[in-house]
Amino acid sequence: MSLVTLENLSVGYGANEVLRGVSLTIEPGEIVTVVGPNGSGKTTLLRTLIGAVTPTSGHVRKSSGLKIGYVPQKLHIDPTLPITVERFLRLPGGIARARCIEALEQAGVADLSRLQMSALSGGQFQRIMLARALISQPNLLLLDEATQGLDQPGSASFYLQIEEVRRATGCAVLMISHELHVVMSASDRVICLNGHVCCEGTPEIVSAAPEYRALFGTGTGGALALYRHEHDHAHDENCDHGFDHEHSQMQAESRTGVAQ
Ligand SMILES: Nc1ncnc2c1ncn2[C@@H]1O[C@H](COP(=O)(O)OP(=O)(O)OP(=O)(O)O)[C@@H](O)[C@H]1O
Repeated sequence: MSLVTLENLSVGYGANEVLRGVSLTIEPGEIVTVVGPNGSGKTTLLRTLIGAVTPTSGHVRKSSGLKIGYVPQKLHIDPTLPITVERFLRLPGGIARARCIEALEQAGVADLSRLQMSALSGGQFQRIMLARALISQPNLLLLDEATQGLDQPGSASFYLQIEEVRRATGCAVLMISHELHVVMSASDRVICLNGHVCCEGTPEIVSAAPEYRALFGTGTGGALALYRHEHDHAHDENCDHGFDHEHSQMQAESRTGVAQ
C-alpha cells in the first residue's frame, strides 16, 4: 500500500492557485525528488503533506501509521542562545537520550552531541536537522532544499547520508532540490512540478559538470533536461517547462554515484 496518495490536489493562497490537479503516490522505501522552477509549488506540496496548508480541492490519503519527518528549508536559531546539540534535539520533551544518540548516528554525526548549536558548520547543522527529523522514526522523510548553502562535496555527502538512512531504516524520502546532478544519483524517481505534474520518470546521472552548468544556466529548460523524459502523455498548453523531447541526448552514466 502507498504511504501517501495525492488525488487531484489543488492548493492556493487566496486567489493565487499554486497547485492544480496534482496526483501522485509515494511508495514505502523509495526516494523521490521533486524538481521545478522557482515558485512552482514545491514547498507548498510538502507543506500540504504535513498538514500545514489545506488543499482547496482534492485529497491527501495517508496510510495508517504514517510518520513524517520534516527537514525544513530554513530554521533560524538565535546564535546567542547557549544550547547543545543534544539539548536541542531533546527539546520537544520526553525524548530519551538513547533515541537522540541513535538519531545522531543515523545522521552520521554521533560525535557532535556535546557541541553548541552555534558552533556548527552549515553542513553539520543540516545533519542535526536530519537527526531531528529522524527522532520520531519516520517512515516518510521530507526534505526541502536541505543542502541550501552547502558546497558541492557537502551536498553530495549529505545525499549519500540520505541513501544510508533509507538503507538503515527503510523510510521513504521525498525531497526538493535544485542540485539535480547530485540528487538524482540518489533518487529512484524524479517528479517535475510546475503547478501541475509535468512529468515524472527515472533519473539519469549527468557525467560532466560543465554540461550540467551549461544546462543549469539556461534556466528551467536546461534544469529539466537533466533527466530522460520517460512519460508518454501529451503535453497540453498549460505545460510550459520548455523542454524539447527531441533534444534530450544527454551524456549520462549508469547509477554509480554522484557526478564528478
Ligand atoms: N504563505 C504563503 N502565502 C501566500 N503565498 C504564498 C505562500 N507561500 C507560497 N506562496 C506563493 O506560492 C507560490 C509557490 O510557492 P512555493 O514556495 O510553494 O514554490 P517553490 O517551488 O517551493 O519555490 P522556490 O523554488 O522558490 O522555493 C509562489 O508564488 C509564492 O509566492
